[in-house]
Amino acid sequence: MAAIAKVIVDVPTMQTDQPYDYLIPADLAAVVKPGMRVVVNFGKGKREVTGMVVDLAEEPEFAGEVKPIVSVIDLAPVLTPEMLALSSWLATSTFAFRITSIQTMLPAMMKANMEKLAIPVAHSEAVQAMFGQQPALNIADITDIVQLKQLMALEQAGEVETVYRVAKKGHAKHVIVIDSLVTEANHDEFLASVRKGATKQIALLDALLAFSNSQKRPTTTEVAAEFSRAQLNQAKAKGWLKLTEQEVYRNPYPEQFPATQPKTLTADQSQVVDQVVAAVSANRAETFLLEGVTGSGKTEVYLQTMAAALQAGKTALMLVPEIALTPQMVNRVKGRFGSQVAVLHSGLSDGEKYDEWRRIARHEVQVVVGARSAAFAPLDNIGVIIMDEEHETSYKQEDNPRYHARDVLAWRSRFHHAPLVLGSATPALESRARAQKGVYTLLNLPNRINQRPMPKVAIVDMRAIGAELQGDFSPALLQALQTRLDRHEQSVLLLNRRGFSSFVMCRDCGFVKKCPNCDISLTLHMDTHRLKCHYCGHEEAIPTTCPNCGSRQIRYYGTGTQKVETTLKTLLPEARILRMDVDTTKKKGAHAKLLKQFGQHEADILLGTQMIAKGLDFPDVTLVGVINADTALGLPDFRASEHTFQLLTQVSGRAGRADKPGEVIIQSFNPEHYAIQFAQHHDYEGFYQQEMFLRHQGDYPPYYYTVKATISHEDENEAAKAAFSLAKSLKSALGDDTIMLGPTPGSIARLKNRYYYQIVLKYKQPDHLVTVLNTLRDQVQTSSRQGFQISFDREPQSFI
Ligand SMILES: Nc1ncnc2c1ncn2[C@@H]1O[C@H](COP(=O)(O)OP(=O)(O)OP(=O)(O)O)[C@@H](O)[C@H]1O
Ligand SMILES: [Zn+2]
Ligand SMILES: [Zn+2]
Repeated sequence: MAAIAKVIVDVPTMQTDQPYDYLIPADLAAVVKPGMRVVVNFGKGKREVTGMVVDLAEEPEFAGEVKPIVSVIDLAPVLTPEMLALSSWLATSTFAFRITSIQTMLPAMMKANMEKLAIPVAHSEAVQAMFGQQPALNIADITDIVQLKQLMALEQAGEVETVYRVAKKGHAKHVIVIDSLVTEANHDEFLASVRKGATKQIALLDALLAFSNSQKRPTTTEVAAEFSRAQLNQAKAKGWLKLTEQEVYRNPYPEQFPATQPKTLTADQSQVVDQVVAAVSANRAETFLLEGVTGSGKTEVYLQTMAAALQAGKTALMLVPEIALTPQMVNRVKGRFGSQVAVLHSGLSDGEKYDEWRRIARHEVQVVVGARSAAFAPLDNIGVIIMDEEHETSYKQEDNPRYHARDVLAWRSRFHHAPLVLGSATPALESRARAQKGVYTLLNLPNRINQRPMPKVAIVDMRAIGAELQGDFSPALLQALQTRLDRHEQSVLLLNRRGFSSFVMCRDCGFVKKCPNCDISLTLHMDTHRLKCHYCGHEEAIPTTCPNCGSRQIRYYGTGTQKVETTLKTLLPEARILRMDVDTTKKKGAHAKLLKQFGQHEADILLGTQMIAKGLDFPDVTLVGVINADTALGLPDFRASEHTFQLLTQVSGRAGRADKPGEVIIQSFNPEHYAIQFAQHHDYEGFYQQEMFLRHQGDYPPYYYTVKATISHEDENEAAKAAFSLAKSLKSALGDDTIMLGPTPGSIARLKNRYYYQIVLKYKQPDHLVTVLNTLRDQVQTSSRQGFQISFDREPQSFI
C-alpha cells in the first residue's frame, strides 16, 4: 500500500512544478488516488491549501518531516490518467505551471474557495467574549470595524491565530422527489382521518392517488403552486408520501431538437468521409486538413464521420469557435445525436458547465461539442476529433497556459489513436503548409453542394466615389441593398471592426482620452454613455469639454455599428435592420435570439461585426456587403493580410447558399491589394502561394517557429534592465540560427500600472528552445519576490 502522495500544491505566490510529499493517513489509504484533489498544510503554521495528487509512492523522497494529508476533496479522481499526462505536457510545452494547467482543465466551479478564519489559541476573557461557543470566526463575515480591531489586537497578543481553510461548497443541484404512498386500497382510510372542511388535504390525497396510478414522481418544485412544503412535510409525517433528495443536472438546452437524418453524400463528400472513417476503423492518429469552400457541406462530413465513430462504439469530440456556437451548429449536432450530446461554451453558467462536464466524465454522453476549452473535455475512448474553422484565432488562449487548442487536440489524437480533422474554407497558413509537407493529409471539397456557384464578388474603389458617398455607403452597395428589399431577399452587412476602435478626440488640440492605468485610449460605449478601458476595466463618463484645452469641440471618432445603423435607417427607411455586435449580444441568449429572428425573416438586413462572418447558413441571403475591407490591413502585424483574406472569404460565403445566386460587394480603399484580389476570386490556393512567398522573404512563420517573451515590473527601469539581461542569457543559450527581435517596450508599454518589455525569438529547432526557456522561466520565477513577472507565448498571434 502506498504511503506517500505526490501533490502539486496551489500556492499562487510560490509557483513550482515540484510535487511535494505528503503522508497518506491510514484511514485514507484505500481512498487517495492520482487525479484527486486534497487539502494539505503548506509552509509554516496552519495554512491550508488545495493540491492535486499526481502520483503515489512507497517512500518519501523528502528527508525532513512529512506532513499528513488533511482531507480529500473528491471521492473519486477528477482527472483521468490521460488528463494528468496531458497537464504535464501542457505545462512544459506552453511554459506554464503545472497547477495552472490543471486548473484550466477543470470547470470553474471546481475551483476551491479559501476562507480566512480566526481561531482562539488562548482562553482569556477577551477571547471568551469574542468567540463564545464558536470554534472559529470567518473573517470575511465580520463587518463591525470595532470587532475587527479587537480581533487584530488579540492576534497581536498571540491569543488568536488566523488560518486559511478550504471552504467546501456543494456544487451539485438537488431536487426533492415525491413518492406517493397513497393507493386505491388505503386512500379511503387516509381520507377518513382528514377533517371535513380541509379541502387542501383532500386535494393532496387525490393528487397522490393519481401519481400512484400513473407512476409519476413529481418534484416538490413541480407541485409548489398547489401544495406548500409545509403541507408536504405534514403529509410525510402521516405516512402519505416519501420525500427523497435527488441530484439533477442543469440542462442548458432543455428544448427538443427536431431530429435530422443523414443526407445522401455527394461524391466529393463520400470520398472525404471514407478516408477519415478508414482511419477511425484502423485506430490511426492521422491528421487531416479538410479544405472545403464555403457551403461545400463540411458540417455533414463531420456529422457522418462522428456517427461512424459512435457506430464503432467510440466517442467523438468536436471543437467550434465560440461565436460559431450559434443555435445553428448546436441544432445540427443535437438534431443528429440527440441526448448523447454535451455542449460546452462560455455562454453557459458555471453550474451548467459543471453539470455538462460531469455528464461527460460519467460516460453519459458520446459526443461533445464545444469551444476552445472543450479540448479538455474528459471524454474517454475517443474515436474521432473534429476542429471546425481551424484557422480561427480564438482557438489560442491569450492567458496562461497559452495553449493552442489544435496542439491539445493533436496530443489527444495520438493518445487515443484517433484521427483529427481540421476543417476550414481558409486554413491557417501553418496548417496548409504542413499539408504541403505531408505532415497532414489534405482533403478537398472544391465545390459547393449541388454545383451551386460561388457568389460573384465586386470590389468598389472607395477612393473614386467622392461626393457620391452617403455616410459609409457607395451608390453600388446602396443600390444592391434596395434591390434585395424590392425582391424580399435578405442581406448581410459586415462592419469590419478589426484594427480600429471608437474613441473620443478633441478637434482643437487632438487630445485623446487614455486610461489612467494603461497607455491605451479608452473605448467609447454608446449604450451606457461611458468610456471603458478594455484591458483593466477602468470606466468613466464621456467628457463634454476637453480635459486638456477646455474646448467644447470634443467628438466621437470611429465608425460604430450604431452609427452605421442610424445612417442606414435614413437612407433605406423601409428596411428592417437587426444589429449584432458586442452591445446587442451581451445578454445571455441574445445572440441566438437575433439569429432566430433573422432566420424567420423578421428583418431584411443583418448588420454586424466579425461575429456574423462565419458559419451562418441562411437560404434567403443573396447579398453580402462589406462596408470597410481594409481597416486591418494597416496593422503592424504580419498576419494582417491573412486575417483580411479569411474574413472576406468567410463573409462572402454567406451569400447564395441555396437556390438563389449570391452577390458580394466589398468597399475598399486598397482594391489592388492581393488579399482583396484573391478573396474576390475565391482563390485560397493563390493567396496561399503569394503569402508563403512573402513570409519566406520576411523570415516569418510558418518558415520559423516563434515565441514572444514578456517581462514586466512596476518600475520601468527594472523592467528594462531585466529584459536586457534576459536577452543576454538567451543569446548565449541559443544557437546562431535563432533570430532575436528586441528587447522593445511592449506595444502597450504600461498595463495595470506595470511596465512591459518584450523579446521575439524566431527559431528552427523547437526542442532545444523549450528546454532553455523552461530553465530560464524557473530562474526568473525564483526572483519573483522582487516583483518581476515573465511569460513566454509560443506562436503569438502578433509580434506587437
Ligand atoms: N449531401 C448533401 N445534400 C444536400 N444538401 C447538403 C448536403 N451536404 C450539405 N448540404 C447542405 O448544404 C448547405 C451548406 O453546408 P454546410 O453549412 O455544411 O457548409 P460548410 O462547408 O460548413 O460551409 P461554411 O464553411 O460556409 O460554414 C447546408 O444547408 C447543408 O444542409
Ligand atoms: Zn486600463
Ligand atoms: Zn482639447
